[in-house]
Amino acid sequence: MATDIHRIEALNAAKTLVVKVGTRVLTSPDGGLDRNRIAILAEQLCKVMDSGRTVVLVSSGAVGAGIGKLGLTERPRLLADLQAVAAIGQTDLIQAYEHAFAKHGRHAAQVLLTADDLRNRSSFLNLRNALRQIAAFRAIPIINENDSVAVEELMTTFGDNDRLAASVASLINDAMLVILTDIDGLHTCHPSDPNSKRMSTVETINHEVIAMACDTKSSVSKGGMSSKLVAAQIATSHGHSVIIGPGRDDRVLEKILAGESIGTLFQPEEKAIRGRLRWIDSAAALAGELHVDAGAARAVGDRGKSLLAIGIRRVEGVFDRGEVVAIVDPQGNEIARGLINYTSDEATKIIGLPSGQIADVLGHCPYDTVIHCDNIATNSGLPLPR
Ligand SMILES: Nc1ncnc2c1ncn2[C@@H]1O[C@H](COP(=O)(O)OP(=O)(O)O)[C@@H](O)[C@H]1O
Ligand SMILES: N[C@@H](CCC(=O)OP(=O)(O)O)C(=O)O
Repeated sequence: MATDIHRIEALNAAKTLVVKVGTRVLTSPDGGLDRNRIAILAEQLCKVMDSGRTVVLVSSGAVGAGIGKLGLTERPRLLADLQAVAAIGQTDLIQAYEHAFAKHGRHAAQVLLTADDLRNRSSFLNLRNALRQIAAFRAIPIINENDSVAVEELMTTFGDNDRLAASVASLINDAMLVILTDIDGLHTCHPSDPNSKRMSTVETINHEVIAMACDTKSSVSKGGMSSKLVAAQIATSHGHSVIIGPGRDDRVLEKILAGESIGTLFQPEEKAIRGRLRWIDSAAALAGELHVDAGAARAVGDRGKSLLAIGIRRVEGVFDRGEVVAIVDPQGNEIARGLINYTSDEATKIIGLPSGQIADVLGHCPYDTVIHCDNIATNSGLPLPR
């Protein structure tokens, strides 16, 4: 058994495993839930908990289970149909988990979330408390999108469970994100290409790595490899290690715990975003945009400085003080997000002004900075698709 020092280090740092499992793992090719797979997965997750770690499971499969239960031949296209199918399938999904965990003396705890629940800072924190308490009761939170209300998630490419799992990981310090799918990891090109090879470790998610994902539309799952890379990008920028691994390997989590070279390990970024900035970076609702000049973009993006009014060229959106806005460079790239000290009206009036002149225009100057550097999450890697 070949073990890998990076993996051992990553595991030693991980007190919680956030495990995401995709539709392709949980459903059988002829449609419907693969209950045997769920039983094996539950046993594996219990082994992780027996190792002293906390587990949070993000499970897809509601739509897949509903398709099987209703005997449909493909994923419905109409939104209301999808919502109904997800609601019908989710009951089977959670029953299957409850049944499987009960054999190990544990309970499944159903947590259905929308992106809005994570955008709102107080519900984000409530969720963290609920997850802690579920663990204290020795139960396993099983998170899925609340598909019957989360219109956006069912419709869009990136509002999917891979990304949801990364946002959930950002609630937790010392977490590792494990994304289980139907393939043994990230390949250098589409796995059907005979020249493709599994990547064992990815140090940095750059353009070359992003280009390895070649997704085709699927009738059951939604994210594809691209969305797994986006999730990995979010989680590694928040200081978490990520493994994309084979969900149909019966011992996958045991092998990961043993530090075996299974799947693809993505190493955490050295200059990771921590604490509240993680929420600002990937979960918070975006209220507007500040377009800045090249000097301000360099100061904020490269040197970690505060944003001053003098570097702002244009304000977009209507926002209040304390909301989250994007900082956009002259090429139109979002370079950072931050909590703004001024309303959109005030920010528009002070565009291009030195801080010393703000009081002349607004009648007062509550802050020298438009966004203080402590409240800025810079996009250290590639711009994320939002
Ligand atoms: N470079 C790549 N390496 C591995 N898999 C890839 C790559 N590009 C595309 N894929 C596809 O991504 C799929 C896994 O994503 P997805 O269908 O969303 O699964 P899940 O239901 O587990 O979320 C694989 O089955 C594979 O066909
Ligand atoms: N909420 C949906 C999940 C859709 C989704 O993200 O699927 P996948 O790409 O298989 O992880 C469901 O339960 O079917």
